Amino acid sequence: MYKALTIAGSDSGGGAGLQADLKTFAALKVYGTSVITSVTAQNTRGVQGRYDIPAHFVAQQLDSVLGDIGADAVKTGMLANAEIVSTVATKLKEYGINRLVVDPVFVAKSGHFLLGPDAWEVLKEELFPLALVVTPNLDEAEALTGLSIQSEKDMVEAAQRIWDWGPKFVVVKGGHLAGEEAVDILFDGKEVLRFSSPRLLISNTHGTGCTFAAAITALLAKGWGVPEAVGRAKEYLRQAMIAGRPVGKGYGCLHHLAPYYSWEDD
Ligand SMILES: Nc1ncnc2c1ncn2[C@@H]1O[C@H](COP(=O)(O)OP(=O)(O)OP(=O)(O)O)[C@@H](O)[C@H]1O
Ligand SMILES: Cc1ncc(COP(=O)(O)O)c(N)n1
Repeated sequence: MYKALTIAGSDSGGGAGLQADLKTFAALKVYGTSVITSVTAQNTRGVQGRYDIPAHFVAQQLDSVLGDIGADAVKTGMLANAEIVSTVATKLKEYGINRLVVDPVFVAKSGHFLLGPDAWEVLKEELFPLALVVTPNLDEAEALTGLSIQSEKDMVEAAQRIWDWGPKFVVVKGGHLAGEEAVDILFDGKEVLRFSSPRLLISNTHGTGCTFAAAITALLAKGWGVPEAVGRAKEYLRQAMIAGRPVGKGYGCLHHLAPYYSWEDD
């Protein structure tokens, strides 16, 4: 059985964070494990509070999972603070993890900081060089590079700059760019690939970023190459968005049990 590990924050509302990741792993038939970095009191309207897990206990969880079960691929999401980023990087290096997807989660859709700016440098310097794929959205790509991103051309430039910090592939997600298509840019140091799907006019979008990166991770765990994993993850997400539900009073949630993904059978 293929195995994937998520290192992320808990979203009590169940739409984003490690809950989204584990639902995605299960839907794609990958055995999921989790290391919790922070517990958020969160719902579809926003983040009401958080309790960060001490870095030494994040390390202990990593030892428990990687020392016994192992992982064919690993994803990081909300890492909460610089000390946790550094601890995670040290442990992933120690266990020789090479299929690593880093989703640089900085701010929740509601505007709440999930990783303070003081930790961004540590993320770039210690975690990006270990990553197979980094998946910033437009805001994160702007914060990382200092560029203002208004077009696909700007997305390509941001991807090239982020690639210089060491990941093998960069996906800049264009979900927040206006237009009839939702376009993502993949850069591997040489080639630029463009992934596009029709923009869905729906508001059940809580956790799209987490789900996209988790689907890439699950597909990498199953042995797909990065461009194939990105294309298939985008299709998985599109179907989960279409099947989404108006849970709660804010941004509704994706639905991971749609009957459409039978093409992903083992
Ligand atoms: N309205 C939409 N219709 C179709 N696909 C979308 C839409 N919005 C985003 N996507 C796709 O969803 C994925 C996540 O993109 P997005 O840029 O929204 O990431 P994010 O900002 O990290 O997620 P979140 O919005 O959950 O914070 C990308 O593949 C993007 O193209
Ligand atoms: C614990 C946790 N991790 C990640 C996100 C980002 O998800 P979104 O950008 O959809 O709010 C979140 N809201 N909560």
